[in-house]
Amino acid sequence: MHVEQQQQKVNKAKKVDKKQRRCLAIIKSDCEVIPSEDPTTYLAILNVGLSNGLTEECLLQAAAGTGGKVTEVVMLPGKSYCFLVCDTLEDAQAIYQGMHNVSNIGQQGAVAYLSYVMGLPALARKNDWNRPLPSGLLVLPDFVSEEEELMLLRSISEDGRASEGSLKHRNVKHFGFEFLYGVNNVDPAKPLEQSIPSACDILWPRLESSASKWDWSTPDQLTVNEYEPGHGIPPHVDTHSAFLDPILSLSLQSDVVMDFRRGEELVQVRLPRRSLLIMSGESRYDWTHGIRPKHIDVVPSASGGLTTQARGKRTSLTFRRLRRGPCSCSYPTLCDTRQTKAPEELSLTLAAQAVSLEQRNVHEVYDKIAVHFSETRHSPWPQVADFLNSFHPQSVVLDVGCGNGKYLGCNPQLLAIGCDRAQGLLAVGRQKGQNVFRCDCLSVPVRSASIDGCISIAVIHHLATGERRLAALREMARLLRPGGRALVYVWAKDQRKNDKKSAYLRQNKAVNKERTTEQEQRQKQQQQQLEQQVPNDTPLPVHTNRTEFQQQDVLVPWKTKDEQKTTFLRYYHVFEEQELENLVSQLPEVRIVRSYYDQGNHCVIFEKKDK
Ligand SMILES: O=C(O)CCC(=O)C(=O)O
Ligand SMILES: [Fe+2]
Repeated sequence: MHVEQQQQKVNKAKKVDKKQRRCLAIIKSDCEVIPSEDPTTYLAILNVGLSNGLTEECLLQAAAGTGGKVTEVVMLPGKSYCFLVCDTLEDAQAIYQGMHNVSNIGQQGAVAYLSYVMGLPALARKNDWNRPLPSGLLVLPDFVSEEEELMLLRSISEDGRASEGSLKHRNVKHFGFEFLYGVNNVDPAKPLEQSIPSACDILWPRLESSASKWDWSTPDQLTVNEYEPGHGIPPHVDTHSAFLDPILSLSLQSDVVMDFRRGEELVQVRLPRRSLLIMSGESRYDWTHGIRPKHIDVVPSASGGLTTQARGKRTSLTFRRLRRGPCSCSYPTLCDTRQTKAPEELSLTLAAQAVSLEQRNVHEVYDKIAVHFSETRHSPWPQVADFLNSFHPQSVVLDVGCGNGKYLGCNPQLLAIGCDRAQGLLAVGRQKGQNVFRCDCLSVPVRSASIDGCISIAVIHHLATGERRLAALREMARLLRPGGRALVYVWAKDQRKNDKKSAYLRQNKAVNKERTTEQEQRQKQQQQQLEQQVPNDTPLPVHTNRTEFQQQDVLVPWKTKDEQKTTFLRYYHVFEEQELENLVSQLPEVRIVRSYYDQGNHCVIFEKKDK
């Protein structure tokens, strides 16, 4: 018995060592930090950090419990580890002994592992929060009291005009005039019955003093946005010609971080609950503003470092005054009136952004996950197989975006060739002796009108603009001989049809009875952790796998099966009903033969017309 217990203890210690080593490996791959066997005054706290919702307060509390004193806390955005600095070795040792494999300060009681390190990593010194605010931007804290907050919320809940359609699942209401999101403008000739509630009148006298700088007049338009945690608003500028300067936004119910961007510049601004944001001048005209769709914000901590802050439901009241004429600002870049950029130039910028998004969140991901991904892609979909079987023997059929080539052997009577961008996936097909080559689906090195058939299964939903998706279809049409047919599959936003869930949704274990709230909690945390990994310049939401899509442009997680269990984020544009048909019908050289819905995909078969 005694020996058994001893053995158990040894096994446990080995396990802890292994976990510690694995965490250290993650840190080392991120930054130059050297672990030390001997005590130092620098401690790495492994397994918990900003990415899993650790707050500075919680960390300091745990450290204080050990009797060791902390002089500096260093947390890094998006990381699952952090650092403590102590004055003396004794302090560091007390914290090590008291916290290593003891403290469960992570979310859901994740245990912290500690390691002495030789110093702080260089990137710990970078603090993005020291940047100056865009010129003309003002945040007035405590602009309304808690009682006034309640009173304002009540006054707006009663009336107002709800925005038509789903606005990225954020609730939006208008008073005075409706802001039409389709055209990004208001119709001054169509005032709403409901003007701004009189409860808001308490705000204006308070502005008088600070407002003397502007040619200020009382707002006549109010937009109310309701955000649940995880919701956001894409970067945008409030249409210059629609509204005067300044624009006001009152934050109620929850703090949030708003991103201001101009070109490559990014300034994050904290909007505390009950504060008023004033955007004027440069900040109103020359910077975009937006809120990233996340559950947790990383914000400056009391000690000057960083900490996390969970979002609650937030309601914002954006007050504006209609301009009723062209804009005369001196900031042409984002000005709809004095747009100096030619439309082609604008679409070039968009295309360049699309290319880098696809590079990072499609190509690089597929190259990394190729082997595992390929293992999950073996059985051909029956309707795709039927399409391939509908060709005469010896027909030449090209699979554009063939992946591991699972369709190439489907009908052995065909001359089937495949192409893809991902080297790793092509290698799998090549090993099976398939005819595959590497190329981009927008530029396929095959003679025009030379092939009988074409398939593109789950490919063009990875292209990041409508123009690029259309270009991919046009390229397929070019390859087809007159009378040749193509089949295209794209992922549908709607994952159920006639009340039937797609296979993708059916794999959701949440509907299984045995799923515990603990598991749900874990899933939620993983989601929040992933949100922290999304780079600053990609304001896209992270989709929760096996659930309905909330919006069309999303990052979909892919978890590898190896020991590290890395999660990659793949970019998808999921298609609305008829969207694929609408694209295809823009190609005069083809006609749609059939369109259908198959297991969560929108599908179209088109045929090249005879000349
Ligand atoms: O939620 C906010 O504070 C900003 C809303 C906003 O930018 C808008 O509606 O144009
Ligand atoms: Fe706005």
